[in-house]
Amino acid sequence: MSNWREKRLQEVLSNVSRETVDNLLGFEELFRKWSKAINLASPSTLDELWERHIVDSAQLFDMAPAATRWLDLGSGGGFPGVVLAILLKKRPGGRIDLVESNGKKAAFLRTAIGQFSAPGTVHAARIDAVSSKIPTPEVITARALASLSDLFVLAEPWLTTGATALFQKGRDYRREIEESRDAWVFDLVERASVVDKDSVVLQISNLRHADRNR
Ligand SMILES: C[S@@+](CC[C@H](N)C(=O)[O-])C[C@H]1O[C@@H](n2cnc3c(N)ncnc32)[C@H](O)[C@@H]1O
Repeated sequence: MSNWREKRLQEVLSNVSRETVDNLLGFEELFRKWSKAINLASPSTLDELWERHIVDSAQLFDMAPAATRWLDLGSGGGFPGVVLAILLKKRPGGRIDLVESNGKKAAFLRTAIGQFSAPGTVHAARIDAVSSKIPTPEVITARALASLSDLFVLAEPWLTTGATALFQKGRDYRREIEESRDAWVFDLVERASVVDKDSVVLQISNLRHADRNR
C-alpha cells in the first residue's frame, strides 16, 4: 500500500533506509490521528499529505548534504522540522531545534520527536524569546511562516552570523525577493521545488542590512 510513497522518497533523496521510510510512514499516521483533535494543517491538503507535506519537507535534506545542525522556525505540525529530524537520525551528529509558540502544536511536536527517537529539541516559545539561547545552526528552515522580509527579521540573529536559509516559497516569491531588497543584501540561489512547478526553495546566505552596505 505504501510502496509508491517509498518510491517517491527515493526519487527525492539519495539514501533512504528502511527505518527512515517506516518512521515517516509512522509520522504520517500520527499526524492524521492528531489532526482530528487539533488543527495541524489545512484539511484540504490532508489527501496529499505525503507529497505536499512530507516530500516537500524531505527535499530540503539533500540541499545541504553535509549540514548537521539545523533550526526550523514556526514548525507547526512538523513540516519541515519533524521530517528533517527523522532524516537527521542517519546523519552522524545531526540535530535540529524546532521553535513553535502554539502550546498544543508544540506538544504534538514533542510527541513525534519522542516516538521516533529523533534528534530534535522543541522550544515551545516565540522565536524572539529563544533567539539568544539557540546557537547559530548551519541551516535554517521555515515554511508558511511569514513573508521573506519578515523571515529575515525573525531569523536575523542566525542568518547574519553564518547560517544559510532554505525557505520554501510559493508562486509569489519574486515579489517577496524584490520587497526584501529594500532593507537587506544577501546571496541567493533559487532551487526548483520537486512538488510544485510554481514553487521554489530559496537558498539564502550572507544576510546583511542594506543600509550598512551603501
Ligand atoms: C502557517 S503555520 C506553518 C507550520 C509549518 N511550518 C508548515 O508549513 O506546515 C505557522 C506556524 O508558526 C507558528 N508561529 C507563528 N509566529 C511564531 C513566532 N513568532 N514564534 C514561534 N512560532 C510562531 C504558528 O503557531 C504556526 O504553527
